Amino acid sequence: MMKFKPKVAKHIPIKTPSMHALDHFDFYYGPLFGKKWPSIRLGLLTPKKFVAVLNRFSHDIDVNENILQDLGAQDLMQILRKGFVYVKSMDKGTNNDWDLEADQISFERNLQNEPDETDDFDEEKSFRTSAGLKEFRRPSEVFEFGQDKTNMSDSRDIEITGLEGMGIQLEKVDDFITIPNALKVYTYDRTWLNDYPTPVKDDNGIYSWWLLDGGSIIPVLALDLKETDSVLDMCAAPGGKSLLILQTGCFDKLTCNEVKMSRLGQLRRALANYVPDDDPIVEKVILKRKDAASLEQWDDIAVYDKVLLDAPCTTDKLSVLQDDENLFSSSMTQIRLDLPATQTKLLINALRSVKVGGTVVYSTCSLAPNQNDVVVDNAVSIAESKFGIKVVEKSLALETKLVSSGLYRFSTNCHRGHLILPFLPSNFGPMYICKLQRIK
Ligand SMILES: C[S@@+](CC[C@H](N)C(=O)[O-])C[C@H]1O[C@@H](n2cnc3c(N)ncnc32)[C@H](O)[C@@H]1O
Repeated sequence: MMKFKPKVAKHIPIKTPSMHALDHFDFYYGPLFGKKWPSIRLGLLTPKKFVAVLNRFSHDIDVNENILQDLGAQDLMQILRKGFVYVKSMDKGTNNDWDLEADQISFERNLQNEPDETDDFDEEKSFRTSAGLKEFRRPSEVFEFGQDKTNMSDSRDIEITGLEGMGIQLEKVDDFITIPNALKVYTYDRTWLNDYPTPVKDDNGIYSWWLLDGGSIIPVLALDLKETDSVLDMCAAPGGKSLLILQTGCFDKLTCNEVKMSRLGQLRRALANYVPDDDPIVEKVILKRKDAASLEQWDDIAVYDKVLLDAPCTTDKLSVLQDDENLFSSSMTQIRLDLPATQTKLLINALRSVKVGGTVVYSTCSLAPNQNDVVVDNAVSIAESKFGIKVVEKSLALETKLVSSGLYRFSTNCHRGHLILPFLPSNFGPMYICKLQRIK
């Protein structure tokens, strides 16, 4: 009788960064979200649901809108507005006085293939993505959006232990989001998984629409933009949220900051693709290149009415779906571990940048409390102890106001801010949003 040697694998299979990410999330998020985790996990592992933002700078906006409507897409702003008119009139005793507003994008998937420009800040990999645009035009020689100020620095200027915010008392004040009339966003119904057509250009070379995660519009809506606002988009590239702010037209000046030269190039290209360079709105935009995490070097102090901090984070969905530039790769472990400290410094600087009475919206696309609530608590605590800044949290009550659309689901675990959870019927997020108002 022949004897066969049993076959035994000689090597333990190598785990990819995305597998490590999933293990990590199972370990930490499993107990955190309990019974909801399997559904959130499935959402993370499944391609996200996109919405299409109509570009109002295209000459063909009406035709473009008809195309989306003919495909069966619904006006998301109208859907959200309905819920909010009701709630707002209940809360405030007024109604229908809607201001303009905005949303966010990430252009990553497309822009990853763009050739890099000189980049002397290479440790900043990672970061949020989403996608949708199929093509990007090279920036034109003559295209210029305001100044491009450069001021790089070593940001290791304060030690963050991560425990600063323990036991912090932060007052919560009721607030609401407003839906800008100028903003046109289309979505398919819950459970519809249809694709959107590739964006088309008008005779000026300006694109018709772009796609973004439905969770990404909320941080910009939370800004409650006014026409007189001086706005800072602190971590602006690849430019999704800046572009949404531009779509609302609801600001006096928009400063877009980004530390990485290559990402700043992506931002320029995004603006060039979506806004004609002879449009007067271009004069109101300033591009800037500064390390916003440097507490020593950051010098935009108390100058803005609104600050949007869409912070670099573990981008949980991408981390489980993509191995390139994955923060769970061993070469990026230190960057990943340093993220909460970096986010805390960014948020402290955001609070320093805003005028008393102004607001900061902090957002990430991570489910991790140590990149969300904990960062807020630590930053608020340090801002007060080191810079004498006092803030209140503006509670947007999104959990009660957005869920009625059937398109959003929220976590009940956050003690601060709001966390949009992915789930299969409407796979937006994750997206964490916390709004703070400076009162001193
Ligand atoms: C999540 S992405 C922002 C996405 C963008 N808001 C959008 O909607 O398209 C974070 C960005 O922050 C930038 N960043 C990271 N650290 C920074 C710093 N210290 N100062 C300024 N920008 C920084 C990253 O290069 C990255 O482009």
